[in-house]
Amino acid sequence: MRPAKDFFAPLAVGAPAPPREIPARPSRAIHFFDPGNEKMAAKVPAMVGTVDVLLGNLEDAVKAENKEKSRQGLVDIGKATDFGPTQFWTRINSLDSPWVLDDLTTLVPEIGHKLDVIMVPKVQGAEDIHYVDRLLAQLEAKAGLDRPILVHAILETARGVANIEEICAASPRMQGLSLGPADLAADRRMKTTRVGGGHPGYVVRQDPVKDDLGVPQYDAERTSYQQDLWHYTIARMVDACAMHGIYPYYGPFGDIKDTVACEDQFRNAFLLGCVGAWSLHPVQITIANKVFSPSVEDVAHARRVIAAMGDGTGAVMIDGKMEDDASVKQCQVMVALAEELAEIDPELKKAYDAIEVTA
Ligand SMILES: CC(=O)SCCNC(=O)CCNC(=O)[C@H](O)C(C)(C)COP(=O)(O)OP(=O)(O)OC[C@H]1O[C@@H](n2cnc3c(N)ncnc32)[C@H](O)[C@@H]1OP(=O)(O)O
Ligand SMILES: CC(=O)C(=O)O
Ligand SMILES: [Mg+2]
Repeated sequence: MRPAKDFFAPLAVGAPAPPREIPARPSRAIHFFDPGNEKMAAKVPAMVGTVDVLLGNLEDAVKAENKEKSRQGLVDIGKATDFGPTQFWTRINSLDSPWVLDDLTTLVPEIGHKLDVIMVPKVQGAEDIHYVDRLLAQLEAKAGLDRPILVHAILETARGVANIEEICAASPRMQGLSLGPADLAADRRMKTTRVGGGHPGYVVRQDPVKDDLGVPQYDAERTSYQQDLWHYTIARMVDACAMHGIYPYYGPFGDIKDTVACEDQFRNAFLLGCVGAWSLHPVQITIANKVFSPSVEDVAHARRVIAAMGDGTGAVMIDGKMEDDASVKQCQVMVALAEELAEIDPELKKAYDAIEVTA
């Protein structure tokens, strides 16, 4: 563990200073594409401005024989594209793979000045972040970069989840965490074969009704409620990220056709504190942009509470509900997010600007 006085020192002579604070840049959808897939890659320039993050994926979902093609495709796209307001991220191969060293030593000199965040898969503990941190500093110094590239860890092993706090605290470059439900399910020996989302077998069932004599009727019809397999992990991520001033994300939702359940899963994550989710297919960008933007009703209510609370202390009654110092803070979170998003999303800005704050 580095002592506090050295925590923000560059890890290589000539490397840019690591950030003191991770900016809250909108990242409702982290859109994955394979830079070696010509059809997908061709769509990327037109997606700039329509999605908050474009991520060139080099890891799983890219065939072993295409790893070099995808890496070169990413370099080409990085060089040729003006990303404007859209962030440009990549997911490198895992640290134990034969490809990751070439990923880093190619990408940083070639397109390091364009890359905002490098996503590191299968992070097990602080030692993985320390390795990437030092190597990035050396490569940034060599390439003469003046801005540090941030690091995002995917939680997809039981050990990674157990070490979540030390991963978040491992480097000032840490930007956030994503849930990796497929690898995590395998590593934990969970018995779901889905990529994220719920499972019809994971339920809580209503108690049996009783007959007039008080005897439970086990065979009578009962309602069952499907539960969220990922609640525990997401909640841990949210707390760890909030504590360290970084950002939690829901990962992928593999059932592309089930846009309804995808929206539900993303909304659960939004309500719990996540700032975004992954999009694997263009249809999921629309879902994430909608879900991770506060609704006009919520923003209207939040502004009303803030206006009524004056200096933010005391208690008031609004529509029959008590509001006080704590609930006004919840409202400030909502309004701050709305303001960040309005800066990059003209449609949202129009909708939020049209809100009239009533007493
Ligand atoms: C567990 C994990 O690690 S998750 C992260 C790794 N996985 C990924 O990154 C997967 C990324 N997504 C994909 O590979 C694809 O979307 C698939 C395989 C899921 C589906 O692909 P397709 O069967 O081609 O989908 P579909 O036919 O609906 O595509 C429609 C169009 O959108 C394009 N498209 C599909 N996905 C994407 C994408 N992620 N980005 C850009 N364009 C895309 C297709 O190329 C196709 O283009 P066309 O109309 O010119 O032919
Ligand atoms: C997101 C990811 O990599 C996984 O679910 O395994
Ligand atoms: Mg994975």
